[in-house]
Amino acid sequence: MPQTPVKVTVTGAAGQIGYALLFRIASGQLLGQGVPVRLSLLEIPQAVKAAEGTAMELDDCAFPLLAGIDISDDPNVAFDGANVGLLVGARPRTKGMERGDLLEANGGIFGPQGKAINDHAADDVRVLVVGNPANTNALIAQAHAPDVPADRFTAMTRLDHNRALSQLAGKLQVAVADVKKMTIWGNHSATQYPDLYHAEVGGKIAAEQVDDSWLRDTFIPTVAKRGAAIIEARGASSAASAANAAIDHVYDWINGTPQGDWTSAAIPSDGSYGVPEGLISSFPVVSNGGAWEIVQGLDIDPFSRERIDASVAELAEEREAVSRLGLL
Ligand SMILES: NC(=O)c1ccc[n+]([C@@H]2O[C@H](COP(=O)([O-])OP(=O)(O)OC[C@H]3O[C@@H](n4cnc5c(N)ncnc54)[C@H](O)[C@@H]3O)[C@@H](O)[C@H]2O)c1
Ligand SMILES: O=C(O)C[C@H](O)C(=O)O
Repeated sequence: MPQTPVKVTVTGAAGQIGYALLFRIASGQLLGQGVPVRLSLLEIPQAVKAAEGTAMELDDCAFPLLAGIDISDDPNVAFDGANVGLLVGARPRTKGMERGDLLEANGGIFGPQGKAINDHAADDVRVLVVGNPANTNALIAQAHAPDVPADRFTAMTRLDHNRALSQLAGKLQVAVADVKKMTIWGNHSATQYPDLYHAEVGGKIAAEQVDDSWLRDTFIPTVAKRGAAIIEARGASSAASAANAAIDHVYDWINGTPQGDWTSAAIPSDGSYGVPEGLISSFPVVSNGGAWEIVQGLDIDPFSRERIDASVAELAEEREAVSRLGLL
């Protein structure tokens, strides 16, 4: 192997997303072909044995790019020297649990993981939070890592973005690759706003190619509630598509987005588009040289403004709630 392996730490490695993700990372799809990778799997003690089983399977694939696998139940060990952190493991909401309980339980996970990243990760560490509530979990982790540049903490809305591409392509009977400039704004939740007023198909604005009623009453709710629909149909939340989106997010972050297009990612707001500074909110973004940049200068029509504001208000409420709990 020509170069030093890139260390990728995956939390919740024995879970369903972990199982769909690890093999793709090891095969080179996260970082690019030719880039050797060392995997670090973080799990809770009860799930370490299952992670060991997954590691045995990874070995059995004999991936040429896989330089090694470490397994730990200690975030300080798992994030030591990490160049990429995929924070997938989270506490799911269980019966009788209030929203505050969920935020608090996740604060107990993402606070210590943020601190471990701060104290032990490599200088170039890039973090993607997948575990829900992803935007606010990313904020908690970031708050515990004051020595890491704030923009290295991101949350995943790429799955929502991909869902939006697919729904629109299906409606217009075009290839997914023909849809450009899709945007998800706001929170990875049912308040998110998938925006067709800037998306283009065949060089023309997508909103002008569909009925208003389809856009408002079918497209937006289908994309925003897709996670719940998958849970209803599968009896478990999306896993392979979530892993795929995590791969897309990190690959584009490191390798850059294609010319003439953009993607969606939840990144710390710099105040653009009226989103309060510091909230980790989804924007139209491009990546250049390993850093996300918000696409600037888009006109926001009144309908979109209202939708963006509603989702951003939810993010602000979540930030207040975790702040009151002392998690920031
Ligand atoms: N952002 C998105 O688009 C998106 C999409 C799908 C799922 N999700 C979220 O991703 C998360 C994981 O989903 P899943 O289906 O893999 O769940 P899962 O329950 O199958 O796996 C989660 C794993 O995390 C582990 N875990 C729990 N606490 C941990 C800790 N402190 N440290 C390390 N590991 C820990 C568990 O032991 C488990 O193996 C959930 O929160 C889910 O809601 C997000
Ligand atoms: O796990 C969930 O609640 C749903 C998930 O975030 C998804 O969008 O598929």
